[in-house]
Amino acid sequence: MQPIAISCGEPAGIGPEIAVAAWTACRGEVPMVWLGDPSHLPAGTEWQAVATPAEAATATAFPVLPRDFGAPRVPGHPTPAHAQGVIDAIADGVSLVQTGQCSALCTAPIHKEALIDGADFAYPGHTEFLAALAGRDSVVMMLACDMLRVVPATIHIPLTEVPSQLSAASLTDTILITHAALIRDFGIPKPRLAVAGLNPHAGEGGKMGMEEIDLIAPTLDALRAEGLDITGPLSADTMFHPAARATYDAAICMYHDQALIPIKTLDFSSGVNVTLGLPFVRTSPDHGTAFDIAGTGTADATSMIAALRMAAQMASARQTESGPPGGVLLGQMKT
Ligand SMILES: NC(=O)C1=CN([C@@H]2O[C@H](COP(=O)(O)OP(=O)(O)OC[C@H]3O[C@@H](n4cnc5c(N)ncnc54)[C@H](O)[C@@H]3O)[C@@H](O)[C@H]2O)C=CC1
Ligand SMILES: NCC(=O)COP(=O)(O)O
Repeated sequence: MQPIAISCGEPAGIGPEIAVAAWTACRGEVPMVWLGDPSHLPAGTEWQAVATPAEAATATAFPVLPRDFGAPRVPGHPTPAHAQGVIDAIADGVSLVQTGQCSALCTAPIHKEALIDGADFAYPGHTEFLAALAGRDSVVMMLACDMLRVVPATIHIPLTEVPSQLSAASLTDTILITHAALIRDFGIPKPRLAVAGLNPHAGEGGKMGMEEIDLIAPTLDALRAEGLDITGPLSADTMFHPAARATYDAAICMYHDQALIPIKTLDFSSGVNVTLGLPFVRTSPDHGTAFDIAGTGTADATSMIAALRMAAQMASARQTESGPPGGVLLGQMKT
């Protein structure tokens, strides 16, 4: 398999540290190559410049496709001077995957504010940027761990904009993309989806909001008529306990925190962020830049390692398309 391209993410965060730790942990198991400024690697890191991703396969130290960001790394203190380099590393990683030189993209966390300040970055996150690079109107953010998969139907927008951004078309797209990915990438032949309401108690019959009656329920009815196995709209506060989780393969939520709070509470250390609906595989750790601990050597690389392993399994499955070797494994959930 071609190596997985790892974009460096925000240099002042824990990205460089968890990438090196993941390489040490996955050496010989998951091939990878890092796109970043080698001067940003933790002191003492043994790294090796490679001219092409293919050279990473025989690297005897952390393989780097080196670039010069023009400013040093100060852990915990992001600088706008790094912004363009961070953005370019993501875009170049996509190019390497699209040209077949890398098998998947795994992104280290970015600090959106620094990218906007330093390079007028026009996207609120990787998910939206990758959709634009791939020319896709609709992509889906999923966070997955052994106990739960969640999908926010709206992503990086203010809470006040959620009701107006939700539509039958966008919700239908989100559900269909998730359904297809559960089959293709997670090896679940008949996915069971649970869909949250937007309002407390899923609107309490219209007494606490009308989105469930006006929008969500009719959209789910139409998809059920097409044969999808969907429950909802459900009260979001009671759909994440163990017995409830056992009834579905993924939970579709109406906004970012409705989806991410349960999964990060259940399993902060090994959740994976995966973008569905792209023409290539992209994963990421579920956490952010962790400025408060950057440079201390205490960052936990478990989520980065899980993201690399998931990317490798998905890429490998897609290359054969003869049934995902990792699909059954990825499809199994623990309650
Ligand atoms: N995929 C991405 O690019 C993501 C980027 N972010 C960005 O990260 C920045 C910081 O976000 P926060 O909300 O503070 O979340 P965060 O995940 O960076 O940190 C929250 C807390 O968890 C700890 N933590 C996070 N990852 C850890 C790890 N691997 N090992 C040990 N402790 C860890 C941190 O030290 C901190 O106390 C923001 O700019 C946000 O936009 C956040 C999530 C994902
Ligand atoms: N909270 C998840 C997050 O912000 C990650 O977003 P993205 O950068 O993967 O789009």
